[in-house]
Amino acid sequence: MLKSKEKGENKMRIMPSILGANSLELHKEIARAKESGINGLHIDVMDGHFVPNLGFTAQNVKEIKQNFPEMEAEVHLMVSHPEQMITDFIDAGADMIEFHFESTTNAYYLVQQIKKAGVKAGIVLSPATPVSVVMSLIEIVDQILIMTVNPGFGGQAFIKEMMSKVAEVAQLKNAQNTDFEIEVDGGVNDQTFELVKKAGATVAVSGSYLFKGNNFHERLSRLV
Ligand SMILES: O=C(CO)[C@H](O)[C@H](O)COP(=O)(O)O
Ligand SMILES: [Fe+2]
Repeated sequence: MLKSKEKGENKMRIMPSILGANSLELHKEIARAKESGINGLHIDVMDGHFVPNLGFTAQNVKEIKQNFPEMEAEVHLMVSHPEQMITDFIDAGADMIEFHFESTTNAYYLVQQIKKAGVKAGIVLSPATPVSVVMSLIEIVDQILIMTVNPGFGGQAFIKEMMSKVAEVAQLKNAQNTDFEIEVDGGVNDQTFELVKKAGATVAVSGSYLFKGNNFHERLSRLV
């Protein structure tokens, strides 16, 4: 993709992770985010194998899109063999599907398959994975997600050492004259957000920080 954005302005997009929301009141929680001007949700999918936890399902994504069609649904697949699952999430109405580089043997093909369906594709790097693995993908991905926690659970501490990876991706993006979003996920709050922004991220996922307080709007406004 050719670079379209003008340089300079670094207004970041916030994607609330509904893993941090009260699951018994998901509709209310999403409405709370929407009232604060949020237009996209981060939806974590886990299989108990790639990570030792379970998350949301394609049925959940479908129901979220039925109730909030204007909300962009960003699906973060933390599963082994993501290629076996993408059709379910495409059919459910996902707008973006991101999968872990570590979870598949053919990341390039998988990005192609997602994009062929008219859905945006993102590649995710766990903390131990170096940025160099995305070199062959940067021309075709819509987003690169640098995990700032070990995948699997919300509410973990931000790994600040990941900021050098974010900066490396931002440098690559400039040098290659390509356009993709640079996202971080895990431990983003009012203490860590500035680091993320300074490193060059364009999108930040935030779960427990935004949802665990009783004033979503006030917490959001401390970020952007
Ligand atoms: O992918 C994830 C965990 O693997 C979540 O999206 C992430 O942890 C967000 O939650 P929090 O902001 O509470 O860290
Ligand atoms: Fe996530």
